[in-house]
Amino acid sequence: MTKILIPYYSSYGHVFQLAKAVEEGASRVEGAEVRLVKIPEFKEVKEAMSAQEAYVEAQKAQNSIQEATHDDLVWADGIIWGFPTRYGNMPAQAKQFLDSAGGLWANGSLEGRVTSVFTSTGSIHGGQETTILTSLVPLLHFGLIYVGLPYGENQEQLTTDGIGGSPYGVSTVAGPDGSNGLDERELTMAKRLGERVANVAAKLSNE
Ligand SMILES: Cc1cc2nc3c(=O)[nH]c(=O)nc-3n(C[C@H](O)[C@H](O)[C@H](O)COP(=O)(O)O)c2cc1C
Repeated sequence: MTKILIPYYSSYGHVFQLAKAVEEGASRVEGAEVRLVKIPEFKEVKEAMSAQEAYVEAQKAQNSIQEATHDDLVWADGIIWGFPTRYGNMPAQAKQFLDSAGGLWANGSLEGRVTSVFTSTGSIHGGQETTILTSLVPLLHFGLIYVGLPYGENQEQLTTDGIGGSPYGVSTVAGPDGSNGLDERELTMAKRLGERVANVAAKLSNE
């Protein structure tokens, strides 16, 4: 059994859509057990956004998803994170989740596990690559091994269209007002990423 965890945070649902596609891809791998979990929201944000319809609706759609715990991280052979960009970095909710996992860092509990990141931005140059690359910094401190999204099997990246996807990972452009839907090519790459991480995790965990 190869255990794949997909912890994500999503205010308006774009990263959630990508997370479900990653889950579908990882589930294709024989013997994979896949767990999709949401990184806990801050109480202050929940309160501040309670009148914003787009946020409230997107949260409702995620009601059935369990909240991520540090025990989930220990359970997993592979961890595929979903982080919408905040000023070109991961959201504070995700950073808080990692910062409070210092015990796992100290014990080396996650060392040698496989990881990857998918993301979403408001605008095309808003920080997809920076969000993924800056996320690598804390993830490497935990001893995680990063798996990217190679061109060979992801030819959709070779385009000048305004879609996400790079050698660093899967992404989407939500639009400045969040109204963009996901492009089929982004979802295809998200499925491939899930499958790739599950395959690498299966090999590294010798199962
Ligand atoms: C505080 C804050 C900072 C943001 N910073 C950026 C940014 O640097 N670049 C960008 O393109 N979008 C930025 N955005 C837009 C979000 O990345 C966008 O809403 C998100 O990718 C949509 O994903 P979701 O639907 O999963 O929440 C920011 C949004 C917020 C609330």
